[in-house]
Amino acid sequence: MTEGPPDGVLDGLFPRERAVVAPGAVHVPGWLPPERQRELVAACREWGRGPFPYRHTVLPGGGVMSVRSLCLGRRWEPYRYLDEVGVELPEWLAALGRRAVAEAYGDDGGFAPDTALVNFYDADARMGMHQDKEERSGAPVVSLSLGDRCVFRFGNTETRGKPYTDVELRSGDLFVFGGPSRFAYHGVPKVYPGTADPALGLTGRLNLTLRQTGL
Ligand SMILES: O=C(O)CCC(=O)C(=O)O
Ligand SMILES: [Fe+2]
Repeated sequence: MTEGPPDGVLDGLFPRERAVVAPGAVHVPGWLPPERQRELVAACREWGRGPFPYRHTVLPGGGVMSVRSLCLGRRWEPYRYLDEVGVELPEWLAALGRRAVAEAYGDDGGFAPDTALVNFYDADARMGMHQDKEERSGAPVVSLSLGDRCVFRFGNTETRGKPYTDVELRSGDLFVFGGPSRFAYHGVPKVYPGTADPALGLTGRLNLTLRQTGL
């Protein structure tokens, strides 16, 4: 780490650059305009009021995830997809996913997501290094972030450990991982509480991942 001014002092002075973090893994900072972010936050709230609220997932070993999640489209539980839809994945969200893939790769490749996982992180929530590997399709994963900033750790396809790259994801950022990076380990080791723009009206961090299950 190089020495620098305290966090936040240089915010907005330098544009954050689009980056290919690994082959097939593309970070597009600030992809969602503020108005679109507010609409997505409102939708995430609405889904949480429905019959399938945000819940801490209980893992098969008995552990409880610190993140609270809900599914749209085909339901997921650790570690499989059920042959069941709780809340429909709205067509506008699938369309946003296609535009996201086109933004990342220049072509949407016929991306047809049939499930989305929405994760809510409070100040203490984390997500350990894991692969998204219950899907039976090589289609990419589209990740959209809202609210607080976080460290998104993007690793390799072999191990949970190094080599990995830490990327700061902020509200409105798009991250797509597919191709040779589709089954890379990734996780969220840290959220920076209170870093969301107050105008967004969200305390904490939301992340949506759109996936094509191939099931
Ligand atoms: O919150 C994030 O940025 C990542 C979420 C994730 O990896 C997942 O839902 O599988
Ligand atoms: Fe994941």
